[in-house]
Amino acid sequence: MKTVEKDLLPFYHFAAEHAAVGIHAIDLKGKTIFYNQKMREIEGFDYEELADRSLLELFRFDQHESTLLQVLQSGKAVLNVKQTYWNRKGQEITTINDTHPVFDEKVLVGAIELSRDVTKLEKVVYQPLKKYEEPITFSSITAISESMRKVIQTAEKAATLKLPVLLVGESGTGKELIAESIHSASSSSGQLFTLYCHGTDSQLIDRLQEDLADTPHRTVYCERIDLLPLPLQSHLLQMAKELSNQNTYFIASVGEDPVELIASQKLSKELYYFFSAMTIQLEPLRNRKEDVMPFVYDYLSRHRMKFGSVVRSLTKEAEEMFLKYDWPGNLKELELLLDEATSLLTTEESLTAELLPQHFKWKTMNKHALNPEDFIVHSGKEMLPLDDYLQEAESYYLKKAMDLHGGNVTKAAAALGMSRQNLQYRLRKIKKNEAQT
Ligand SMILES: Nc1ncnc2c1ncn2[C@@H]1O[C@H](COP(=O)(O)OP(=O)(O)OP(=O)(O)O)[C@@H](O)[C@H]1O
Repeated sequence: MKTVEKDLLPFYHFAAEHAAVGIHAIDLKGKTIFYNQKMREIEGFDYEELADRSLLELFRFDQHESTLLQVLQSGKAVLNVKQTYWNRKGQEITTINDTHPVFDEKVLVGAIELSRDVTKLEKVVYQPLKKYEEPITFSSITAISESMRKVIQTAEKAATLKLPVLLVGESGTGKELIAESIHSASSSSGQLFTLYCHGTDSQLIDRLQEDLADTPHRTVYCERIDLLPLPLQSHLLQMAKELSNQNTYFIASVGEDPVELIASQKLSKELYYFFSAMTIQLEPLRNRKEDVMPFVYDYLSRHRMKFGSVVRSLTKEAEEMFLKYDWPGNLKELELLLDEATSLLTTEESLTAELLPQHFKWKTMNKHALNPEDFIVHSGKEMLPLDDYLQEAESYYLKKAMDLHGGNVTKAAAALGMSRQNLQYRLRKIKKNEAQT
């Protein structure tokens, strides 16, 4: 390498590590060779885990893997692919990805993926089928499970008493829907304003106050106050205190347990006290699977009304997949999946497993497969005995090597630097161990 270029290396490295886009690069064998800070943020890794970065990178195979490998094989770029998914912290993420082959003097040396995080923008643009023209009321909400029925009862009480409400629940559990229903039940004439607290814009609260000025009766729903920087939380509290005596009804939401949020200094205690006159906890969908199928049938009936389709049911196999899956993105993820699956329907009366998107089939098939993060060791996580850990790691790595080489033992063995017989022996051992557990 020329000296000038070599001198620039630390700068290139710094720029890539601190870039505002997520960067993930793999070499010709499909092994991760670069995975920057923004990508870790997008995928929801904590800083304490970064100490194990080399380990993480060794095992880094995720939803970007398939596009990277596809590009590695074709040598052609795949541009502008939009993906919405729920990262390991359960945060909803939407990215737009460009994946390029990388050449060194015309020789392919790997592939690189650049991910732009457009989650905030998506929040503003997203208009699911649920939000069709009519106003949302408690009857729009699927609530078959015991816990959701309790939520509705408490929310109805809050609407009657017009007490400030704090909605607590993971992303996509229906907090906004409940807030809209409380608003509909509490006032027939007022207007609902939503303050999306996803930004750091210091003018956010002042602008809301200006918007409110011309509306005499109003409800303000402050979505995810835990995402607001602390100084803006004090500003919001000040405004809420002033306006709550002037025909303004306040509702707020947080994404996690408020007590933990206060302890980790993400939520101001005073703001919490203001909203917590009534706290309503929404369970994640994985803890109330009774709501899955009623939601699906409600969705299908809306689909028939809106698009004139004839879809009425799910096949047994598709239903089993829906009930088996944990839905980290809750009802929003389910709704997005149904948007995707039903967009392919023409004259089908039944949604079959074949019509479900490939990424979903893959996730339900690999429900018990290990993830890269399962290999990270950190405080608060129970440690495995060394032998068990190494066994898990070996099994994970060998299976990945086989996947990467399309199940070809000879090629996988060559990539792993071992003999074909040795790999076969180890794979047989893994199978036997799995059969015994
Ligand atoms: N119980 C439910 N019945 C019907 N639809 C629901 C229910 N819960 C959620 N949904 C649908 O799921 C989507 C996400 O819900 P919503 O926006 O209310 O979630 P949220 O908890 O506010 O999420 P976030 O914290 O990400 O803002 C909405 O489009 C809504 O239509």
